[in-house]
Formats: sequence, C-alpha cells, structure tokens
Amino acid sequence: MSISSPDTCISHNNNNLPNLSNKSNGMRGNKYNCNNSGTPRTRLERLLRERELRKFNKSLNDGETELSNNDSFSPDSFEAFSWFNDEESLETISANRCSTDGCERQDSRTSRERLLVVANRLPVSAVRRGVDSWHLEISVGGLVSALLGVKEFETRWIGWAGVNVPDEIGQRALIKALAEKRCIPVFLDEEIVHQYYNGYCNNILWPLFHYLGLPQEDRLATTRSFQSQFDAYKKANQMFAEVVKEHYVEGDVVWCHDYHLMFLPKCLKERNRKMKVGWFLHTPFPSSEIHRTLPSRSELLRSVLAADLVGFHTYDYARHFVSACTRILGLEGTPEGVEDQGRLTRVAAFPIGIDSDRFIRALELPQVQDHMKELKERFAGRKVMLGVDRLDMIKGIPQKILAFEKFLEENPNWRDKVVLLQIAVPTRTDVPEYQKLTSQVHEIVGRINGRFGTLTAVPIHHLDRSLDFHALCALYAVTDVALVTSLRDGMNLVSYEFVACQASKKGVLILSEFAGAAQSLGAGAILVNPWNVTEVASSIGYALNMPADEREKRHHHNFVHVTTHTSQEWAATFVSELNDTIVEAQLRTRQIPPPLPIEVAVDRYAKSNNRLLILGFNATLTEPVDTLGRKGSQIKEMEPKLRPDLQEPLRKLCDDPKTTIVVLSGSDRSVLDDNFGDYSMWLAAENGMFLRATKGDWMTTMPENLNMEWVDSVKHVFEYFTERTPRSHFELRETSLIWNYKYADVEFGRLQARDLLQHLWTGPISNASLDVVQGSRSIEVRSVGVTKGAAIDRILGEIVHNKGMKEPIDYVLCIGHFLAKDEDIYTFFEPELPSEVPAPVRSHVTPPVRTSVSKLSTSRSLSREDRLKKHRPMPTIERSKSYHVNTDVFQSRVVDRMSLQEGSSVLDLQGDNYFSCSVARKRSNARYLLRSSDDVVKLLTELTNSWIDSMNTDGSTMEGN
Ligand SMILES: O=P(O)(O)OC[C@H]1O[C@H](O[C@H]2O[C@H](CO)[C@@H](O)[C@H](O)[C@H]2O)[C@H](O)[C@@H](O)[C@@H]1O
Ligand SMILES: O=c1ccn([C@@H]2O[C@H](COP(=O)(O)OP(=O)(O)O)[C@@H](O)[C@H]2O)c(=O)[nH]1
Repeated sequence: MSISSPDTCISHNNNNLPNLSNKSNGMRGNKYNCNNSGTPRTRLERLLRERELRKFNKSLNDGETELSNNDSFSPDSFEAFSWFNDEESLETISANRCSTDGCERQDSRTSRERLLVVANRLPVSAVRRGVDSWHLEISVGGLVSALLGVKEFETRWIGWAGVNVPDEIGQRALIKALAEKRCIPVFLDEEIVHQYYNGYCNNILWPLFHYLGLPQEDRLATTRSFQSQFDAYKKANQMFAEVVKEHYVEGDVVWCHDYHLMFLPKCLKERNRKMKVGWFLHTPFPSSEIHRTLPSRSELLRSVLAADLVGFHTYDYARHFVSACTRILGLEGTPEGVEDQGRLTRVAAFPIGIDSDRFIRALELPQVQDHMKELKERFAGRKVMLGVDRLDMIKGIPQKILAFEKFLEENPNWRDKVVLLQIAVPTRTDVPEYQKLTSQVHEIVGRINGRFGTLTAVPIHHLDRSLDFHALCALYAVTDVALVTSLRDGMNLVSYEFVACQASKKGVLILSEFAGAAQSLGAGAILVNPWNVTEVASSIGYALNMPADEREKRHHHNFVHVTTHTSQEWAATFVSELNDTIVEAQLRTRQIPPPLPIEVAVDRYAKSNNRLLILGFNATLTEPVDTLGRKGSQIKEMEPKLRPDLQEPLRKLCDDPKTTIVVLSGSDRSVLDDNFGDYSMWLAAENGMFLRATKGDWMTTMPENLNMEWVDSVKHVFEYFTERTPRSHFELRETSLIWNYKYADVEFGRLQARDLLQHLWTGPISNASLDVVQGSRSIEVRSVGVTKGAAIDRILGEIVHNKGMKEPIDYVLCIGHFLAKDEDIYTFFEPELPSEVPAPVRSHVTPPVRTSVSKLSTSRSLSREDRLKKHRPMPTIERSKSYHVNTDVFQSRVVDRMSLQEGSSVLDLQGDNYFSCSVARKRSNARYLLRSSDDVVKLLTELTNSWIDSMNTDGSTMEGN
C-alpha cells in the first residue's frame, strides 16, 4: 500500500533570509545549526538562531546598562521605562520622516527595530489642567504593566488617552505632551467611546470572552444597540488605522493589542499588504461554542486572520481560536495556525510576563522599605492575606470574600490572627454592570466586618482605589498569602508581581485555575476553583498553616518562572516570530505558481491548429466549493453540477474542429454522462479508467489484471466509519472507494479520518495492493497506480487514433483542482521532466500490478518525445456490468507515431504552448494558478470569443468535432 498526503513539502531557498550567519554576528556555530552550511532552513531552526542572537545581544547590553544605569534607577516614575524618555520626541521623528523629497525614511540614528504598539489605552491617562495644559498619569492594568517593561525596541505607542478632547488647541497640546512620552493619541469622541468602549468592548466582548455570555436583558434593545455598537467598534478601529498609517514607516512592526482592536489587522492590511501586523489577545479566547453566539462572529475572526501572527497567553486560548476558525469559517486549522486559500495566519501561545527586575530592585528602595515597616507594625501579630484586582466581575471578588467569610466561620481561632487586604481598583465605571458590582462588594464586606469585626480591628480592609508602585511592592512583600480568585482571567499579572516580591518571605499563592497564570504558576501555587467557596476556604487554611520548607519549594518554582519569563522576553519572542512569519510567508509564496496569463494563453490558442484541452470537473467546472456547506440542501450539493455559466462557452469550444476537449475526472461515468452527455467531447471517468467520446460507448482502460480483491474489505471499513461519523458518506466506484467527511463536524471528521488511515496503514489490509490518497476532507482508496497522469497516455493514444489526427497536437491546456497524487498529469506534458521528480510515496510489501501503469513508470524517465513514441498496445478490456463497453473498438485503438506522418510525433508543443493550471490549489506542480472556477469561466469564455473572432475573420466553417 502506498500513502500520499495532500501537503507537499516546502523546500526553502535561503537566499532572502535575514542575514543571521555566524560571520555577521560574531557567534560561533552550535548545536542548533542543524545543517552544514549553518544557515537555518526550517522555521524552528530560524527561531532558535534568533533566540540565541537575542541572548547574545542582551548579554552585551546588560553589561552596558549596568555600568550606566545602576545609580539612577527610579522605578516609580516614567523614568523607569526606558523607551518612554528617549531624547528624541515624536515631533523630531515626524520632521525627519518628511524632510527629504517627501519620502519617509527610517530614523538613521537608531539601530533598534521600530515597534508601533497599538492598544486601546495609552500607558498614560491624560488629565486636563488648562486650555493647553495636560497632566499625564500612568494607566493601571496588566497590559500597560507588561508593555512598559519592553526595552528592546524603538517603541511608539498609539492609543486613546482616556479623555475626550473636542477642541483643536487641547488636541495639539496633548499631542505635544504625549510626544515626549513617545505616545500618539487617537481622539475618540464621547459618543464613540460610549458605543465602542463601554458598549461593544466592555459590555459585549469582555463578558463573552470571559464566559459570562452576551447581555441577556431586554433582548430587542440589545439587538438594536448591538448593531450600532458594532458599527462604532468598526469606526473606532478605522480611526486607529488612520493614525497608524500616518506614523508608519516602511519596515515597522505593528503590534495590535486586545479585543478592542480585532478589526484593526484587516483595516491595516487593506491599506498596506506589506505591513508586518501582529495581533495579541490579553483576555481568554473562549471555546468556539461561546464565540459562535456572537452575531459578528465571522467578521471579527476574518479581520483578525488578516494579521500575520496571532498570539494568545495560553495554548488553550490559541486552540479555541483555531477551532472557531475551522468550525465557524470552515477554514483549515493546522498545527501552525489557520490556512485560507494557501495563506497561513500563524497562531501561537506567547505567555506574557512582568519586568521582574523592576519589582525586585524596588524592594531595596528606602521608600518601599519604609512602607513595609509601617505595614508590618500596623498588622503585627496577624497574617496578611492580599487581593489586588481591578473591580471587575471576572476577578471573582465577591467569591473571594465569601470564601474568606467561610474560613473565619469555620476557624474561630484565626479570627483575630488574620486580615484580608483587598485593593479593588475602580474600572470602567460608566458601565452599569461595574456599578452594580461595586455596591454588591461593599455590601458583602460591610456584612462580614460587622459580623467578625471588633472595636479595634476588622477582618477585611477594602480599598476602592489604586496604589502607587512603591506602596504596591511593599504590600506584596509583607503578604503571607495572596488570593487570586478570577472566574476567568487572560493571565493575571498580580500573581507574578506577588511572586517577584516574595524572595525573602516566601509566601503562598492561592490561584484560580481559570487564570492563564495557572498554566505557568500552577505547580507552585495552590490551585482552586473560585466557584467552590468551600474549597477556597479550606485552601486558605492550608496556606496559612503551610510549613516553611513546602512554602520555600513552591515559591522557588514560581520565582524561577517569573524571573525568566519576563515581559521583555515575551515581546521579543512575539516580534521575532512575527518577523519570521513574514520570511516563512515569502518562502511559501515562492512555491505558489504565478497566475495564468490569460491573454497569452488565448493568443497562443488562436494561433495553433490542433489543440487539446484537458479539464478537471470538481471545483474546476463546478461552483467553488463551500467548505462548510451548512445551509441549503446538502444532498444536492453532493452531486457535482456543471456551472450554468460554463455551458455556452463549453458548447462552442466543443464545436471548434481544431479543438479536442477531454473532461478528466475522478467522478464515475454516470456523473459525467449527466453533465456532459450532450456535448461533443471526450469523457474520462474514474481518473481515466473509463473513456468515451460522447458520440460513442464507454471503453475501459483498466488493466486486465488490475487487482480489485481489496474492495470488499475497504468497503467494510468505510461503512463502519460512515455509520459512526454523522454527515459523512462514501462512494463506491469501479476502481476506487472514497470516504468523504466534508459535511461532518470538522474536528470529529479529522479524528475519524486519522483513525481510518491508521487502520488502513497498519490493519489487516495494509498489505493489499492499493493506494491511499488523502484529500482535504476525504480519503480515497484506489488500485495501485491509478492516477490521471498514468491514464493520459492511453487516453491520448485513443483520441489521436480515433480522430485520425494527421497533424501533431500543438497546444495543450490542462486545468484542474487535482489531488497531489494526480498532478502527474501536469508533468506528463512537460518538455523536460523536473530534475527532482517527487519522491515515490510510501510503498508497501505487495508489488503493484504492472500492466499499463508500468508504461508511465517507464515513460517518466524519458523525454516527452520519447514517451510519446513509446505507446504500447492497450490493455485487455473488461466488460462493465452497468455499461456497455465496446472492447473491439478500444483494442484496435493503438496509437503510435505511425498514426501521424512518418517521423512526426503526436505532440509538438512549440515554445510554451503548454499551459498547466491548478485551480485554487496553491501548492501545486502546475505552471500556473487560477484562483477559482470563476477564473475558469473567464478563460473558457475568452477562448470561445477568440475562436469566434477568428472564424469571422477567416470565414472558417464549423464542423463537428
Ligand atoms: O483599560 P481598562 O479597560 O481599564 O482595563 C485594563 C486592562 O484590562 C485587561 O487586562 C488583561 O491583560 C493582562 C495582561 O496581558 C492580563 O494579565 C489580564 O488577565 C487581562 O485581563 C485588558 O485586556 C486590557 O486591555 C485593559 O487595558
Ligand atoms: O493599585 C494598583 C493595582 C494594580 N495595579 C497593576 O494593575 C495590573 C493588573 O494586571 P492583571 O494582569 O493582574 O489584571 P488586569 O487588570 O489587566 O485584568 C498589575 O500590573 C498591577 O501592578 C496597579 O498598578 N496599581
């Protein structure tokens, strides 16, 4: 048995790779240089090399930074963030950009890569102090904290300053103030902010992505406002795109962030296809079952897919996203990402981190030490438990407080020995849900403090405010147990920050299993289900009583993770992978055949005398395939139908006496009869095993001793899988069986296909003389050697003889959506065979039956001329049960060069009169590509027109074919 897969291997040409050679960076070769030349060939080799380079550069930079920065570090101010305070302002940059002949150029003084970070929120919020005066404050939130730690790039941040600035004077002053911080504002008016930010982002996407569902109340009003909010969302995204466009310099990396900007990648790519665009989601991406409830589900997915690289915090989120694209959009999910028409959007997990050094060093600062002293005194004799969250329903604050209440209830001895400090930073205060949450939390805290408080102490200290960096670090450092009970959380950086500040205390982290951080800190933390109040309460007890050595071990594990997986690493890895995705895409593009030059093909057609058109059927002459096929009558769609708009051009071409048309398909005879019975052409069914001129009877080209003993066993297996895979079906043909799962659940279908293949490869029929051919959503089993390329010489022989051709064929157009296995038809007509003939597919023990198929094996090693001179007698004919097969006629049709004038060959393709075209399959050995059967319509219509024109010019008469 032999197996072929639909994917062909990409061979990489390294010439255009960025220069990372050892010579240029001064690094010596190492174990990752997996090939002799030292030039990375695969994606992984390139990424490993890139990583090493980064480490190498970092070690150089660290040396320098330590020498120059040691004394001046001031973590609680803008100065802490290196990219915030570059001497050069944005104004200087834009002046540079526009100076010479209006051309934009990259700033020559910087060697670092330019990174445009585009996020809804700027890292600073602006507070107006006067008509043209602004005060800037650092915004609170994980995204800001993480990105401020990124130092490797020449970064600009584009976003909303969190304030409405309707007047021009105010806008100009703010642009200037922000430019000093390398920030560029996007001005959103109040109405847009209301509809886009409060509405679509925070009332629809945010709860949905955190598994809280779509808004339930007043369905009609929701539906109405849904549309206007989505419109505002798109409009806001376009406004972001405008600002990016204004500041973009060729070569910049544009990194879009979060659910606010899912529409942005599409807007950017529409404006500039070459822009390097990445998109990263900071929240969870929910299961496709949740995402599919969103009315704009497809549009958002498609927009995100316009990016080159799409990143998530965890593998689970990435998996959900790919699954949504396969299930909702019907696209192909691969381990690399999502494929659409040969274009790959890479999807991967990039867990964020923090700038751990910043926290560790802050603990040494006198003001932090003072804070710590104060806190220790204030809570002397009590264990400190800490919660730090934005006051958001995803953070599970009520659940946390209720669990603490339960703990106190069950452990009276702890009541005066423990205190819970809850910092609840107000957020999205204009959204009613958030307002409700605030009152709810206040009420619970009040009740518990009333219940367990004394005249001198309360068990819960709840603060509705944010703390400055120093106060926060001090608080982290004095804490015994940190309590993170998010119901869902993209990552949760508070848990990382706590660990970074615990080098001496080695406190315990209780962490929700629904926070992304549980993936990385799960081994050191106590994981809890925040909905299970009893479990959280007992975990509090466990944490407070944990022996020192266990605390140490757990802490060590987490500390190593937090200090190695930093925000710098995160950003550098993402950008490096984004750059590599572009390289990979270029390599892929080079494999894609160029579009068919239709004018040339038509011109050559008009100038030739004896033309052969070989046309595939499925997805070539039928409507483009709808992968999902969910709507409409599926049964009808299972039977392929000739496109109505092809009927006329095809009929006219068939009437051209100088043209011979063969429809060569995997379909069986009845399908071809139904669709083409009325045309004057040749039909080759079942990959060429049956042949018929529409005026005559079916003949078979099946080799006499073709081994078909396997059919019953395979049928049995296919029946089994069809029964167990809803919406799959199988077709039994004379020489092949096909199991098709196009309409089945994508993921289940794929799993079943894997099982089926496994069985075919290793089960009882693995030694049978058959070929297993994988389609994108089908598995076909054929007799060994049954391919379109193998059949074409026999078909050609019969046609030449039957038509009594006197002149050689001087034009061949061969177009089809053929499986890789059948692409041997394209190579058949090539004047010279490619130097690297694709390696033979895996071959099993039983030798193939060598009849007519062996002719191809022989002929493949010969030149086209020789191949065509080497026609052998046709095989013995079998009589089909359901069809009349005219054996006599076929047996006599032995064609060789003697059919033509002495010495001439059947084919004479002068110059480039051979056009092989793959329809919609970008990985192909064909010379050219047609995007879809729409292009086939265009091509055949133009061929028809050219023939009609030539008849009108030279007055030729139409004869039968
Ligand atoms: O800007 P806001 O609307 O006030 O919200 C603050 C931020 O909240 C979200 O943060 C998320 O990003 C963190 C870092 O990746 C992650 O640890 C956390 O789990 C997420 O919730 C939001 O995604 C940001 O866009 C907001 O700025
Ligand atoms: O008073 C506060 C409370 C929190 N944070 C910061 O807010 C971020 C919260 O990030 P996280 O990932 O935990 O959740 P998010 O708020 O982004 O959902 C952390 O970096 C905290 O240091 C802060 O600066 N001041």
